[in-house]
Amino acid sequence: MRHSSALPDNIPVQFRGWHWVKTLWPYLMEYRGRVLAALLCLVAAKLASVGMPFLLKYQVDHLSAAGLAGAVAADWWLWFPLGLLLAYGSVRFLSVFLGEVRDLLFGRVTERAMRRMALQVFEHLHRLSLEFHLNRQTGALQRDIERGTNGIGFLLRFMIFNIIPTFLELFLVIGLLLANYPPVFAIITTVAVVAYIAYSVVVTEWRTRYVREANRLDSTTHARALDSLLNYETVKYFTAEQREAGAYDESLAQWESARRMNRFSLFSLNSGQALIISLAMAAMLLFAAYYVLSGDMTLGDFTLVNAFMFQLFLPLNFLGFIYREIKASMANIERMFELLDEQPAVPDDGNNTLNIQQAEVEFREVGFAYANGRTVLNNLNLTLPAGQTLAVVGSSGAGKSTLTKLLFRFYDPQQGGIYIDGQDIRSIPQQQLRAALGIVPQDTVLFNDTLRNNLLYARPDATEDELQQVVRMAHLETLVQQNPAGLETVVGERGLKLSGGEKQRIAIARMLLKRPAIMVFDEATSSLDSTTERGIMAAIREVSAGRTALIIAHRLSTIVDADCIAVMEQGQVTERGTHAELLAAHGRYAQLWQAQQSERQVPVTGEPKDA
Ligand SMILES: Nc1ncnc2c1ncn2[C@@H]1O[C@H](COP(=O)(O)OP(=O)(O)OP(=O)(O)O)[C@@H](O)[C@H]1O
Repeated sequence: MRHSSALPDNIPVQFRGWHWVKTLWPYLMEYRGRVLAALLCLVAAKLASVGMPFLLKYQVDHLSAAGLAGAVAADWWLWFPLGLLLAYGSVRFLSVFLGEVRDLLFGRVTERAMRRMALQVFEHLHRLSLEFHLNRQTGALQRDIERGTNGIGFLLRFMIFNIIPTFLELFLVIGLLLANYPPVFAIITTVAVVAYIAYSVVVTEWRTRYVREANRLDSTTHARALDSLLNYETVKYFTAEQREAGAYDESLAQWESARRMNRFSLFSLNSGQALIISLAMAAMLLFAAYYVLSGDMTLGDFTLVNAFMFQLFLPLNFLGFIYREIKASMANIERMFELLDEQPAVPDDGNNTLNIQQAEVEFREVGFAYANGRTVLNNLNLTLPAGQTLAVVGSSGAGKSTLTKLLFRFYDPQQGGIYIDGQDIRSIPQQQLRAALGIVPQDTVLFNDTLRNNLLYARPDATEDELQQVVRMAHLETLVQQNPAGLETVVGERGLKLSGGEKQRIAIARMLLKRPAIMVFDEATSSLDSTTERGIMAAIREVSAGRTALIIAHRLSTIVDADCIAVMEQGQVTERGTHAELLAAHGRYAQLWQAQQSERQVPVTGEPKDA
């Protein structure tokens, strides 16, 4: 099944400016020494680069003067420009070198920020409720996070080391031009810069929507591919390779066309920027040539103006790129912030300590509906007596598994409450609550890791003896012995290299290793053959003896000797008692029992025995 993304497709265009400044600031402060040193390098590099055109001017002036004077080698006129040349070379090297040192120093700051951000998102995702994860599209989510964290790195690096310094340099150069030359040069530069920035901003705003659209399609395409590959087997069962490829290609085609628009908008941006720069440079040189010819400026001045232009417009050109990238980064980060703004549907604000004495669980007048609004539990009252085994049976969809989801607080009921030894579970931190509970779920999903690590996931510090003991109790020895790698066997993605029954037994073993105060078995043996089932049920009985356990089962034969059995129908408990009591009552349970008993008598041919 394909889920729709939990994130809205149309994120508001305006960026919540202070949000990210506030987010990024602590990262800068953490390494304030490095940031300061990097900034010093930056200022020194900028001073050196602004000094370069002056050295060039003096060289040209002296060389041309020497040429005019016909100076000879012995003349100091030659030594002076040579010194200047050396100084020019050194300053140039210094300017580049300091830039590199700056990057070296600052790299650590960006990487740390990216690491922190990625971790923050990861932890946040784990805090979000089950409903969010049921709705998410893993591939798209991954892409959003990846782009968002890279965006943070980019923003930090370029905001501080490109945008701010480029403006610094601009003011410095315009000031120097104004102080040393006719005002026309400063005017042309200012007009060109303003036109350039205005053009870049307007066009970038226009094209941001294409960037965003391309990103969105990139994410959905990725999600679609991932979903299809994860459902590899289903695709084969329905020979749907062509259909899947077609759907994927459809996404790719949309992405391709969004990219085309993206490229065209980039072309418009770059060409316009180049035009503005070229016009300004031509105008500057025209005036410089005029002043040289009229004798108001030297050839050195001509070179200086030219060098300034190159020096200014190069970073300005880069500024255009950076502005674009910053806009794109902001769009990416924005999406990640949307994710961080997402609030867990189930608040974790209880701070009472869970104090388990008896481990009695009570569902009191519980009313619950999932997000779609359909009532699943309706004024349900159910008690799991301390130290006893309660089995819950009932038809499919009656709301049995929902009970366990509420107990684990994946959802909160809209009415009533759940109490452990009289304590409302909402008043207890979720971590504490879940530490006291153990479950063998309906579908066991394993990590793509070894058997050992999947088992130890329940309690990483368990001893080898404890591990071997639960392997035995869950009847896993044969599986371990049959595999040459034993407990080191890797189980494949989501445990797909194991059979359903093997996965269930691993789930049972790791729950046993956890040793929770309250145990839940949600159709824990549904995938087992009847011999293994009997063995496992015996093990479950053994470990749950004297402990509070909730067993949800379809096959009634597995729970006949539970301390108590509750029958659920349409979100309510309709009957309750021991197996014998319920049979004697001739109610729904007795009906179900009868039905299952006669099914068992149907031989393999499908014909009833007595037919
Ligand atoms: N996340 C969800 N969002 C919306 N509806 C849900 C969700 N999870 C379960 N349901 C619906 O709630 C109802 C009760 O589901 P639940 O899994 O509790 O039933 P069950 O009694 O355990 O059934 P089964 O015996 O088949 O496992 C079902 O109709 C199911 O479709």
